Amino acid sequence: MSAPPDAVLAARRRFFSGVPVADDALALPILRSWTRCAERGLPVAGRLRAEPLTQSELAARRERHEVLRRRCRPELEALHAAANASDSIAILTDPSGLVLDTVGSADFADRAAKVALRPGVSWSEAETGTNAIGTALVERRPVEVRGAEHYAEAHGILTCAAAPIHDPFGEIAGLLDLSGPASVPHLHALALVQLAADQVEHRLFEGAFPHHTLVRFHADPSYLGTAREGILVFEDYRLVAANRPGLALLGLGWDALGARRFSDLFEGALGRAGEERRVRSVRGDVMLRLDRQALIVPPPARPVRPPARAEAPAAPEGPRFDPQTEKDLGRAVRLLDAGVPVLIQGETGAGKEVFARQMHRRSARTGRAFAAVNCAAVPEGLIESELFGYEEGAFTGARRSGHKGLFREADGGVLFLDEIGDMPLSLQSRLLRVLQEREVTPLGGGRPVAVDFALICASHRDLKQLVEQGAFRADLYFRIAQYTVTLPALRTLTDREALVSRIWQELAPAGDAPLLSAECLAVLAGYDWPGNFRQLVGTLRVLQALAEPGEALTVDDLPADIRRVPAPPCAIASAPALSGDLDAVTRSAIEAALQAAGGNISQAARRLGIHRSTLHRHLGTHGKAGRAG
Ligand SMILES: Nc1ncnc2c1ncn2[C@@H]1O[C@H](COP(=O)(O)OP(=O)(O)OP(=O)(O)O)[C@@H](O)[C@H]1O
Repeated sequence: MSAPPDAVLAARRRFFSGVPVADDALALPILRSWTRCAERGLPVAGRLRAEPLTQSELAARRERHEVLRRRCRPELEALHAAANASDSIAILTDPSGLVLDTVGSADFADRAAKVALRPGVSWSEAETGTNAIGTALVERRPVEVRGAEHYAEAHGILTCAAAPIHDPFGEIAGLLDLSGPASVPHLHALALVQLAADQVEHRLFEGAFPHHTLVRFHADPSYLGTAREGILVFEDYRLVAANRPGLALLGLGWDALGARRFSDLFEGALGRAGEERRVRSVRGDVMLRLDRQALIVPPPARPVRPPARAEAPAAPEGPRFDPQTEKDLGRAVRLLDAGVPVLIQGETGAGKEVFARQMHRRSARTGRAFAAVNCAAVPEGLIESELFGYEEGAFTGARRSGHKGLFREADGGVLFLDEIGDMPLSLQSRLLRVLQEREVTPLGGGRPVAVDFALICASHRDLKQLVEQGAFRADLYFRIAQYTVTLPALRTLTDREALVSRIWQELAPAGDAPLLSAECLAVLAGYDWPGNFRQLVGTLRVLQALAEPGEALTVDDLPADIRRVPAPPCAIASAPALSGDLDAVTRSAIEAALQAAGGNISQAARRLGIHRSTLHRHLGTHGKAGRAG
């Protein structure tokens, strides 16, 4: 609630003369904001505004947030009518508070421009002092700032109400604001922008999670299908995205993403897609509708473990990367946002698709489609129709209604072409044309359709080498490989023990991971994992499923090929260079294995992947003694 104008003026006088202001003299977000501005030393009188962007900078910024702008268009139009009626303007800003678009009363727009409330100017609190846009972004919630509540005197002519727009992962994607003259009462401005932000947030889920399970729910069934319904998105039963009503209805915060599972929130199984039914949630009964079911791991038919782990083991909680890959990811996202195609190279199972999905999630195109095709998995004759789509009855066997094709499905979002090295040469030239012209002509005729997507390609094959061999078009290579990220093989990562332990914990429900003996962990970390993350995660899942309650897993529980690891990393690391004396290498490896096994001959032999008697023989040769075990 805002304080009456006189009370604000009195609070202002006290604040700026250094006298403490009582908490109830002013709305708390305003008082907090004034304090932040004063601490930053912002001037109260005179010019307090950010330098506007140039026209071309503004055009680039608008392009970067084109998806958001498109998603907000209907709400801006609706606010336009409200703004016209109250001599105001409706504003869309980017997540930093930079004004992207304004609509509404031309008369007020002229006056607002005098205080630089116009496209291309930042209204962040740090630059412009207390104002609805900047303060709502700092407070991460809707805020109204009237007249003298603005920090800068010059902004006292304004009354503004702003509501941030949260993306499905809890990040702020932008902000809507209604601003008008302070002299006119704007009774419902805050409610209007809040409603508009709710609508945009609801729309951000449209087509955004084609490979996930989407649950819609509300205690009152009449809210299903509206912006007030709760939406939760699950990946392998783990909650990965949500809208604010969904979290609020269950008493959760954004930190629930990645941490909660379906079974933590609702009783019973998921049910069938399209079905509406009453279920018990952690906050009472709700009507639940499963929109789409896309589980990667089907639940087992009967519990194979005690009830707490009856569901299928989850995929690791949100992918984490080694520091270098994390840096590469940040750079790749910035380039993708700038319209530069990114190529991901790496061995099979190194996490190329996981990396690509994370790029999409962190990019400005989050909330829009992520259309993926594996060029190696789709039969050669079908890739073309998969990508380009076709008109009704284009060829025998074509769906009657036609097929949109992935290029068009990716419109506004990201197109991920996995194993692009396997794309037939004939199609490579058609792909190149689409990338150059940004339009697609469906098979069987039809008019070209403009498409807008960001491109990520991946391959485990060395594309540069394929170009040299003539198996991949050089011009396409240079087009798609403007920035290349090479993901490291698992065996090259340092601190693999920590990595294995982390994934081990993440695969089990909270705090319920079976015990893994130190020796077992060392062998797992020392193995060279030719199948990289995919093989590691698969192996750990199997081990967890087979673990006996209360018993620690030992090396004997490991699959034979992994158990036969020649030597743990410490032994290899401490061994002399291989170019050195072979006897010295052997001696060093044996010493390291014995040390790691606490002198136990059997264990040391197992670490070295040799039989006990062989180790005894070597010990005889190299004159070392160990403890029999
Ligand atoms: N950073 C990571 N942390 C934990 N697990 C990961 C990570 N990256 C990948 N994985 C796991 O490995 C599996 C394989 O990953 P992904 O499909 O992305 O590999 P890829 O390189 O695209 O493989 P391919 O070359 O065979 O297509 C994933 O399902 C996931 O379980």
